[in-house]
Amino acid sequence: MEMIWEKLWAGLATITTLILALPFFHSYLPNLVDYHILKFASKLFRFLNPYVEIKFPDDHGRRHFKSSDLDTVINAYLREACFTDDGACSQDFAHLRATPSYDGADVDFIMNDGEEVIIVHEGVKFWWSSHKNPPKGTCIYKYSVPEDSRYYRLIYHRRHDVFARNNYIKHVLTEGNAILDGQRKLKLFTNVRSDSRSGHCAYWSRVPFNHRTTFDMLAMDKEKKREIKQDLECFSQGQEYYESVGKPWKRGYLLYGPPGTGKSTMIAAMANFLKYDVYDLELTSVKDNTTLRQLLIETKRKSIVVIEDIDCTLQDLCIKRKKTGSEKNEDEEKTTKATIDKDDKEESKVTLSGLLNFIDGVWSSCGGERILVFTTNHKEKLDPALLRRGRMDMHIKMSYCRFEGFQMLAKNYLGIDTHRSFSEIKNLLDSVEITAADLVESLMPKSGSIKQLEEEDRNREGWRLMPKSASEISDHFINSCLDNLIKFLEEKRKSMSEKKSVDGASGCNGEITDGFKPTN
Ligand SMILES: Nc1ncnc2c1ncn2[C@@H]1O[C@H](COP(=O)(O)OP(=O)(O)OP(=O)(O)O)[C@@H](O)[C@H]1O
Ligand SMILES: [Mg+2]
Repeated sequence: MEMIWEKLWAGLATITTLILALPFFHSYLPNLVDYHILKFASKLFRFLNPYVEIKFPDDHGRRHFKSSDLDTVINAYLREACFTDDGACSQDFAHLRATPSYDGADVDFIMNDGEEVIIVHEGVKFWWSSHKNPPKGTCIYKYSVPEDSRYYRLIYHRRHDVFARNNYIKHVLTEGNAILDGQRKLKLFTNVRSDSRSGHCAYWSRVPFNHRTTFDMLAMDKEKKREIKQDLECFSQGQEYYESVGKPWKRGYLLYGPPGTGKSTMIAAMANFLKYDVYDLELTSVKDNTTLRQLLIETKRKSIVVIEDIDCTLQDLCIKRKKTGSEKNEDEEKTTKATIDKDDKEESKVTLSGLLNFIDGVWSSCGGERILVFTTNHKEKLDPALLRRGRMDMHIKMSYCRFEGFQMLAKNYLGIDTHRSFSEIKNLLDSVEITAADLVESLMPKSGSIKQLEEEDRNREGWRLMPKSASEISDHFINSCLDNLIKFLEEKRKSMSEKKSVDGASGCNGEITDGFKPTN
């Protein structure tokens, strides 16, 4: 209220002065009226109105440049400043407006159009108000503004101008972003192809990201895991460093290794560790390089952009060479899927140079704080240009599971740290190549294994067909499960020695090479 009166008086004083002075100047000095008087009047108005006004427009109307949701950030800041945790309002609003919460799962309340709040920060008063743009027709905009678009208006006294610009506005953005990060529920985005017939542009469709895998659940060498986590942590804290050296704030990881060794699982662990959204980019559905760029621009900060099975997506990404017989068999499933996809749809015209631009062209720097992950079963097939330093900064080899990996899986799936069968399993794992995916299959309760044990276990108190967690699994089931696993591993060893194709397997998995060192 106080603010409105101050402004009203200032406005009235200006108008009165102008009304009194104008006829005088008009009669005696007509040539000056057009220019100098108006210039003087505007200076006078500024003198009499000592307040500065800044508008923060609503970004939702802009289709393609969504990287800075300024209004969302301000919204979060004002909500925190004006509303308590239980939704009570600390300011005397007559009208509130309901908006979808950041994750879309709830409703947030914010002041309605025309309402005003006063926030005192470090002793300085700031007036915030929310406004709706006038409907089309009453105002001419250079660019079209959607009819329901809004803006926030900030007013403060001119004498605090330097403080407001250098300090307060930064504070609002930092606070708002921190609030949004705290509320963040992860999302999984996938690209929907453009349709030239219906005129739809390519876009990202999103669902909640519910993959619960963490690094603790991931079966791989502990030291390698620690290195990867540290690398991710360094990256996420590196904003100032990246800015200071003039590099875009992004990092590329290549995950490679046989099917079922945990490449996709590792991506989920990375997302949960950093609390980043995942953008799963299906390259075969991207029409051309322009669409690829458009999709990149629409990704937000704090995200992991994933291209799975990169060797099976676009032809010119791979070094052209003859495939060996075994490679042909291994790839059969994935290649068939890619071919079916292609038959179904218009073929993608994305090229290697388009993809390289996507990774480190000028557009790649927009938004910042972005991780790019490629997965492949055959690293050696990829064009070296894709793998070079600065594009794929860290190469992580996922390979067959060793005893250390098995122990992590046993803890996660059976809730045990040790067991009398462990030494036998350790010996077997030293001589067979088995993926974590195979081990997981053997450790999970399945209808067959449950049936075997049903009779004995059914009498146990609190027995359920499917346990709620690993800690509920009975000793009986654990023993039987590990016995079956031993049999499975023995058979595997026998068939491997028959084929005489035991290659030297390396470590549990997770051999890291950081792009500079020679890789195998
Ligand atoms: N290292 C691992 N740690 C824990 N679980 C794993 C690991 N690797 C695989 N799994 C289990 O196996 C399943 C399949 O693994 P995942 O999809 O990550 O393999 P992938 O390497 O991506 O295979 P592909 O090359 O076929 O895409 C996962 O759902 C997970 O349960
Ligand atoms: Mg995978």
